[in-house]
Order: sequence, then structure tokens, then C-alpha cells
Amino acid sequence: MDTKAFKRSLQHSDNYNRKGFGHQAEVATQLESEFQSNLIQEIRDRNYTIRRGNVTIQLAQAFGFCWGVERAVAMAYETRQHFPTERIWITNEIIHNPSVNKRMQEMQVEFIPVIDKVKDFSVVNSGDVVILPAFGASVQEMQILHDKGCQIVDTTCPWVSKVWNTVEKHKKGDYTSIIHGKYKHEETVATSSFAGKYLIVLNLKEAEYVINYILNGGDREEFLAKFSQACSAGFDPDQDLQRVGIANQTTMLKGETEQIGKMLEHTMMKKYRPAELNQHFQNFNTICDATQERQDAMLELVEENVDLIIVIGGFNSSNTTQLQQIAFDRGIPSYHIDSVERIQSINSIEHRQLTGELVITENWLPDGEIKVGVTSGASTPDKVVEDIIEKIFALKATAALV
Ligand SMILES: C/C(=C\COP(=O)(O)OP(=O)(O)O)CO
Ligand code: SF4
Repeated sequence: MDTKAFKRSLQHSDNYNRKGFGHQAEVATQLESEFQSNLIQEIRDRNYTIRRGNVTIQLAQAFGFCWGVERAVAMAYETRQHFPTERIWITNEIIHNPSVNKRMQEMQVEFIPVIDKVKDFSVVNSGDVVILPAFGASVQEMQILHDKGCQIVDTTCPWVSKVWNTVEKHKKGDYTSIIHGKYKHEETVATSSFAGKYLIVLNLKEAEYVINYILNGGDREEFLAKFSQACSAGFDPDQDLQRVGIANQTTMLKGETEQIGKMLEHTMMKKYRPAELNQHFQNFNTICDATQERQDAMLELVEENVDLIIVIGGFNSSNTTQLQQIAFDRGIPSYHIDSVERIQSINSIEHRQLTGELVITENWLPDGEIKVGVTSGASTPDKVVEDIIEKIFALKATAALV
């Protein structure tokens, strides 16, 4: 499929909207009351720190809702206002936060049903409205919806679309897109659907494996088995790694994407002559600003001498997981939780480990004077952060009375 031509025709269609419906002001008030927090604003105004009793909270200098998330959620709210009686669908979670997705359901924004791991678009009728989430959607899904003639509201973050443009450029130049990302993640699924040849690498270890194959060759069958779900159809590692371009899922660890880019650049210089580099390697920066800022702020927070760090965000939120990875790498006790309910008591917290496992840790909150670092992912409402900080204050105040 000519994905570029398809996107152009979609954008010119009367049934397609990516700018909202002019209800920004009403929606802004609603979003503020549902998701914003006076306490968090107060802490921001006090140079990101607050002390109550024997607890000091140190917030990261950048955390919480990013611009792309605010925009997508606002567009979804506007869509409900603009189409009060129409049936509204969404192709995936709007963003990776349970409280925001719950609100979508309360507003009767329905998920496309999935049968045997396949989305059943037959439920969508031409008069329906379908929201594409902040991660975007695959070009195949867009085409199905376009063919149905339903109203499409596209909330894809422009930073994500920028990555799609990058893989289109790779495709045009006959470069294979090496995508740093998680092959099952909605954004990466969408990005790879716009690519020509592609290979998705999760981390430095996988990138090193690919580099070794480029330089020294290797076991072709093993390579194909390893990346069976993470490459384009008919991918041939012996042919398709001679010209490569870098792209990423916007919320990966920024340092890791940069390192993978550098490693591949050096590899191509080594394998071919430096003067031929441009024919074998392309790199456009596709890390988003919000991801950079939140990770940079986390790198500062881990230097703050905190006793522990609470990382707040959906358990399927990639960018939140990257924030915890930074704390983990520094050996600081850190707890990734998605809501205040995970704090069961002063002695017990249920949290997600980097492996994805949910575990309960006892005696997680130290006695006496403590300093707690707090950050939240790009899809986490400040309200959720407030509830958690208030809970910590309350638990410690009660403990001090005993
Ligand atoms: C929508 C979006 C980022 C917002 O945070 P999310 O937590 O929703 O998504 P992710 O970190 O990619 O799992 C895609 O860049
Ligand atoms: S994290 Fe970046 S790419 Fe993702 S929604 Fe936010 S601004 Fe957009």
C-alpha cells in the first residue's frame, strides 16, 4: 500500500478530524476539575518540595501529563460533547492510565471488541465516530475505518506522526527501519505499519546481537526466530541490514536510543568505508521532548539523597517504566504504583517490578524522618499524584502518634 498517499487522502476527507471541534474552553474546565490538583500546583510553586511532619516530598522538576496526552484527552472529551448521541468507539486505550480510561468508559466511549486476538470492526457503522488514541493506529486499521465512512477523530500525538514520517523517509530511500521499541506496544505497531522493511529492537542487548550479525554474519534461522514477531514480512537479515535508518518508540530510554544509533553508525563505518556512511545509515532524532524532560528530571531526582522513590503511572505505561528503570539502576528503593489503592498500609505496598510482576513489599516506608522522591509518567493525572502524597503524609502522621 502507498501509505503516504493513503494518509494524504484520509486527511482531505470530510470524515476525518485531527484538530478538535472548537469546544476547548468548556473541556478545559472539565479536565482541570477532574485531573488537576491544588496540592501539586502548590508543590510546584514551592520549588517542587513540601514538608509535613517528618516527611519531605521532593517532586521531579518535570513529571505528569505531557502536551500530547493533554491534547489527546481533550480531543476525546470534545468528541463526546460534539457527538452527544452518536456511538463512539476507540481503537485502543486513549493513553496508558487506568483512571483516564475509566472516564472514557463512563462517557460511553467503547473499545472495539477483540475476538481471538483480532479486532472486530464489524461493530462499527458508517454513522459512528471512532477515536484514534494518542499512540495512533496502524494504517490498516485506518483504512478499514475510512472505507466504512465513519467519522474518524485522530488524536495521534504529532511527535508520534513525526516518527511515521521518518520511517516513510527510510522506505523511500530503501533503508530498513531499525525501530527501538516494544513490538507489542500500540505506538510501535502503528509506526511499523508505515515502514517498509523494519526490525524492532527492544534494548542494547538486542541491538548488539544485530550489530554482531551485520559485522560477522551468524545463524540466520536463529536470527529470524529471535525477531519473528519483530520484523517485516519476508525480512532477510543477509540482505536487509545493508542500509539502515533509526527510529524509535517515543517513550523509550533516551540514552539507550542514542547509544543504539551511535553503535549502528560505527558498525556501518566499520563495515563500509566512512565516505559511504550516508548510503548505509540514516539517523533523524525522534525522541520526544516530554520523554527527554521527564527522564532528565529523574536523573536529577536520583541525586537528591532520597530514601525512596514513588513512580506513579499505568502499569502498561512505557515511559513510566523507563523512569523506574533510572531509579533501579541507581539502587534506590523505588515503587511503581498506578493508584493510591496500591498503598495498603504503612507496612505494605503492592507495586510493579521492572519484570512486569506485581509484588507486595512489607515495611516499605522507613521510620522517622524521611525524604521521598516522587515522579509520574506522561499519562498520569496530577490528581492521582496528590492522593498518593496525601496518603503518605497521613500514614506517617498516624505512625508518629503511636
Ligand atoms: C501516548 C504516548 C505517551 C503517553 O504516555 P503513555 O503512558 O500513555 O504511553 P507509553 O509511555 O508509550 O506506554 C505515546 O508517546
Ligand atoms: S510522550 Fe511525547 S510522543 Fe508521547 S504523547 Fe507525550 S508528547 Fe507525544
